[in-house]
Amino acid sequence: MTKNIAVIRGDGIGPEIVNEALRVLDKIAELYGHTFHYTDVDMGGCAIDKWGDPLPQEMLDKCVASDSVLLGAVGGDKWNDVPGPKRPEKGLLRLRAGMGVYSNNRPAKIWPQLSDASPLKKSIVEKGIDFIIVRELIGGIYFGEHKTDDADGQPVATDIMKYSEAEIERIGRIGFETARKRNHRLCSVEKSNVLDTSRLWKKVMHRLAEEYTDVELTDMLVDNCAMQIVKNPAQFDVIVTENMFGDILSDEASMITGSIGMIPSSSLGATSCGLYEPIHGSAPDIAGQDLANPIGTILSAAMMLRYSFDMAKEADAVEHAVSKYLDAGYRTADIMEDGMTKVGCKKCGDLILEYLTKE
Ligand SMILES: NC(=O)C1=CN([C@@H]2O[C@H](COP(=O)(O)OP(=O)(O)OC[C@H]3O[C@@H](n4cnc5c(N)ncnc54)[C@H](O)[C@@H]3O)[C@@H](O)[C@H]2O)C=CC1
Ligand SMILES: CC(C)CC(=O)C(=O)O
Ligand SMILES: [Mg+2]
Repeated sequence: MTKNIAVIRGDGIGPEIVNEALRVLDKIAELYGHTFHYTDVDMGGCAIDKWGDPLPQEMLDKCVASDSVLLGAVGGDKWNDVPGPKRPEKGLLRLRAGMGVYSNNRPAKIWPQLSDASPLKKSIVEKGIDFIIVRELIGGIYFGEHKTDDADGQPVATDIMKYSEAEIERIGRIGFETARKRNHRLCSVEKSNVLDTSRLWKKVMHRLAEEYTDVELTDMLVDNCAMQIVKNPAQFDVIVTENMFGDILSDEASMITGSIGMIPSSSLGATSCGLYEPIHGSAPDIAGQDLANPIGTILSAAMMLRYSFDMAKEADAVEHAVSKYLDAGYRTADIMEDGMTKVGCKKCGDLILEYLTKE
């Protein structure tokens, strides 16, 4: 098969981790007889520096025209004082909206090899951590009006959180469908004791539950959910939630599996053209030092193979290579433990390539 992949390296550790994921894709192409064409796309701080815009229209066009997009991460201190609409992160938001990828799938699954890397007590980890956060990605407060006015001599800032019934329904359906393919348990997370958007969210989820009678729907307030993820993560199968809550909860959920550097994500909309990115940011504190864990990005490439290219065997091969690498005791700094062998980003990529075989 021939596929065109738009590649966004971005800022900070982005170029380092994307480089390792591309090497893995190249080896998959070689082993399975595929051709992957890569088109470089500038987005984020590097695009601001080069084009004065975090995502010029022609860059977005390249992504929309591709078969899928692989992204590292964007942002960094250098662009912190850039006005809101021109920030690196705004480029990412425009990309997600421009691609129409409303459904962001963020797994929180602990690899058995990393059970001691979790900051949770053994007794909690032993019960299992294997759930998915289905996050609405192109609505809510990240996409509402943002402004800072001058009111009686002092700045007053406003960010609007807005959701239509249709936006909630389409992500709600993904939540139910995802639960249907797993253990039939869906937890809808909101803040309906305070927010109108959450009350509408809850109403829509319960209307959908009448159609998905094989799925058990529960409701949870987001503050309680943040606590329950640490107290008893085994209770969760699929969580469905709005954009900002999903952003925050998925960082928390990643950490109980050992490191945010391990977690991939897929973002899909109405077509098979998806956006694949690790859930973390550009990690400026470790950028350029060969310290980053590239596994979240490598596993994002595996998700691309599985969900956008219908290449399940190839995706399995990548995941098995990661597993063999962990079995052999190699660890980047973020998941380093006594008795393991410490490696950098590039060496991690080298070793995963060595373990990657046709299955
Ligand atoms: N999708 C994206 O492009 C995202 C971009 N950002 C941006 O990234 C920049 C940094 O944000 P932070 O809040 O520091 O979040 P971050 O996720 O970049 O980093 C948080 C912590 O996790 C560590 N970390 C992250 N990824 C890692 C990896 N692969 N291997 C090892 N350690 C890793 C970092 O070193 C840091 O200590 C900001 O400009 C932010 O806006 C943040 C989140 C998502
Ligand atoms: C716009 C992004 C920086 C939001 C984010 O943190 C994420 O999607 O994980
Ligand atoms: Mg985030």
